[in-house]
Amino acid sequence: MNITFLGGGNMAAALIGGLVDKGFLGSAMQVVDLQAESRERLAKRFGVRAIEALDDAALACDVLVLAVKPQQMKAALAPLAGRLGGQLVVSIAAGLRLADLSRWLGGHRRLVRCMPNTPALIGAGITGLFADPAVDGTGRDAAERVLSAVGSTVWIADEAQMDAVTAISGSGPAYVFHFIEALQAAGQGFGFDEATARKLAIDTVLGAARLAAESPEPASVLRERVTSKGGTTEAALNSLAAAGWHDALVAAARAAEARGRELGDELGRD
Ligand SMILES: NC(=O)C1=CN([C@@H]2O[C@H](COP(=O)(O)OP(=O)(O)OC[C@H]3O[C@@H](n4cnc5c(N)ncnc54)[C@H](O)[C@@H]3O)[C@@H](O)[C@H]2O)C=CC1
Ligand SMILES: O=C(O)[C@@H]1CCC=N1
Repeated sequence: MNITFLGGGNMAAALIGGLVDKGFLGSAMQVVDLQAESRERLAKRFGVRAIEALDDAALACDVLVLAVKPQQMKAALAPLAGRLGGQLVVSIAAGLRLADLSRWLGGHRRLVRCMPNTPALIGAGITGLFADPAVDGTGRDAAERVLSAVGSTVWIADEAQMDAVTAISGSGPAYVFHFIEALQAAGQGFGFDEATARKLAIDTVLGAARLAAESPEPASVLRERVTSKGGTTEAALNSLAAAGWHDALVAAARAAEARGRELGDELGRD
């Protein structure tokens, strides 16, 4: 499979890195990016062909991944309008709807909208996908092959829910990194050196996530099992409850979802 990435930033690098790890050939990938620094980094690290503007060779791909910022998309697609044939176009942009992408591409309908996340870099991503009804089984399989190479996948029945996927798993790694930062800071506050505090925080998150994934029981039951009556965890969870932690996280996800819809509304009007 020959894949071209339009945009070679953070998320494209995570996807390319994950694909190369899984045996996809860097030499069968092209990256188009306006910035020389991004091009050089990706070419050196993964052996991809990195170019400043889309050429015929890059256009003659099986899958074209749209990986520029939502605000950059319309301008990035302008040189492509009317030049696409059978390529499957996979957008990873937050908020942008298939109807608007299709219009900017001059009516192309072989389009899949998806939302990956940065753990794709180590093959541990999760991607939600939604296909335009015009995409056949072969097109859906192609999108699935690319994204399942870098983690798990879930097909979403209703495009409107893609903003909710963005809010939970697309942005989600940032919430978890923030949690790790806070737990590590608490550890350093107790006097542990940075490396020890980092290890205590990260291995706790890794272990708890694995236990939650492998256990048939819900997270709430696993949480209760840590929480001895009158013990240390109870003291910590009471402190989190007093700070409104659960509600703050739900509100954060809602803010992300609302921002996705807002981006779609604002940018799609154009
Ligand atoms: N960073 C993340 O965790 C995730 C990001 N996304 C989506 O991925 C997309 C890219 O995000 P990032 O990689 O974080 O952004 P980024 O800013 O790191 O990368 C965007 C790249 O596109 C390039 N670019 C801009 N205009 C261009 C054009 N006309 N032609 C070619 N290249 C152009 C820029 O030079 C830059 O290197 C966004 O639409 C975002 O919503 C989706 C899932 C997760
Ligand atoms: O922050 C953003 O808009 C992108 C989409 C999901 C993760 N990063």
